[in-house]
Amino acid sequence: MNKNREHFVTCGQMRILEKRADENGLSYYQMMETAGSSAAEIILEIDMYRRFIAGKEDVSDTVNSKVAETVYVGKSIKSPKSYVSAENKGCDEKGDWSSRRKNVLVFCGKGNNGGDGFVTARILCNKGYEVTVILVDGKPVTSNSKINFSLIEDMPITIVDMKENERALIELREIPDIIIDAIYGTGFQGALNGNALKAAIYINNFSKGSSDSTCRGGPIIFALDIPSGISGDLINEKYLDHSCVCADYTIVFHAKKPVHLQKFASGYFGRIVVCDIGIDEERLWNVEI
Ligand SMILES: NC(=O)C1=CN([C@@H]2O[C@H](COP(=O)(O)OP(=O)(O)OC[C@H]3O[C@@H](n4cnc5c(N)ncnc54)[C@H](O)[C@@H]3O)[C@@H](O)[C@H]2O)[C@@H](O)CC1
Ligand SMILES: [K+]
Repeated sequence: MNKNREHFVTCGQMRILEKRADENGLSYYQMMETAGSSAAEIILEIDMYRRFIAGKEDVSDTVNSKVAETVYVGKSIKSPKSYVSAENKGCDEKGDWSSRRKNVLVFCGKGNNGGDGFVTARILCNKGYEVTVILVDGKPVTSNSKINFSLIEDMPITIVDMKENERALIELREIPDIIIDAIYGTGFQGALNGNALKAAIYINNFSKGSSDSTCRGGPIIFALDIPSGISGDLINEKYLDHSCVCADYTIVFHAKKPVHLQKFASGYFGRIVVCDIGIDEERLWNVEI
C-alpha cells in the first residue's frame, strides 16, 4: 500500500473484498452484523456524550478526537437469535439512563445498506431507544437484509413502509432525536428519485450543513457508509447530486471510498468515522483464487 496517500477502496474493490472475506471464513452476515452493531455503538457514544455536555460548553473538538481515535473492531459472531438475547441482557444495565426515551428514525433502503440499518435499529431499541424504521423502497430484497428485517419485525419497533403509505413522512408527529440514513451505500449510482428523494428532503430539513449538531439542538444525522444520493466512486463534482443526504456523521465501513476523499463533497459527510468490520485487506488481496 502506498503510505503517502490516504487509504481508500473503490466500490468494486469493496465488493471483491467482501466476497473473498465470505469465502475465507468471514460471512456476509457477520460483516453486516459488525457494521450495524459498530454503528450503533458509535451512535450511542456520541448521543450520550452530547447529552452529558448539552448546553455547557463547546466540545466539538473533544467529541471529534474522542470518536476519531476509537477503532471499532469486529466481534466474534454467533447466530442471529443469540444476538438478540445478548443485547436484551445489556438493556437493563444501560437502557435506563434516559429519563425520556429518545426517538430514532432509521431510513432503510431495500439493499444491504438497509440491512445495516436494521441491525442498528435492533440494537438501539434494545438499549432503550424508541425506534421507527422507515422502509423507503419497500421490503428488503437481499438475503441478509431480509434476515435482519425479520429480527426486528417482532420487536417494539414501529415499521412504516413508504411504498404503502404515501403520507408516511407527513404523519411523523415528533421531531426525532437521531436520524440514521441507511437508504443507499456502495450499491448506489446516479441521482435520487421517488421516495428516496422525499426521505432526503425530510432529513435535510433538519440538517444545518457544517454547523455541529453535537452542540446545536435538533436531531443528529448519521449516514451509514455514504450519505444516500452520493455515489461512492464519484470523483467529478459535475455529477454530484446536491439533493443527497447531508449528514453530521458518516460511519464508513472498512475504508473510505473515493468520494470520501473529495473536497467538493466534504460538506455532506460531517465527521467521518471509519469502522473496522473485520476485513483483513492485505491478506485478502493475496489469497489464491
Ligand atoms: N455485501 C455485504 O455483505 C455487506 C454490505 N454492507 C453494506 O451494504 C452496502 C452495499 O449494499 P448493496 O450492494 O446491497 O447496495 P445498496 O444497499 O447501497 O443499494 C442497493 C439498491 O440501490 C438501488 N439503486 C442503485 N442506484 C439507484 C438509483 N439511482 N435510484 C434508485 N435506486 C438505486 C439498487 O437497485 C439496489 O436495490 C454497503 O454500502 C454497506 O453499507 C455492509 O453490511 C457490510 C457487508
Ligand atoms: K447511507
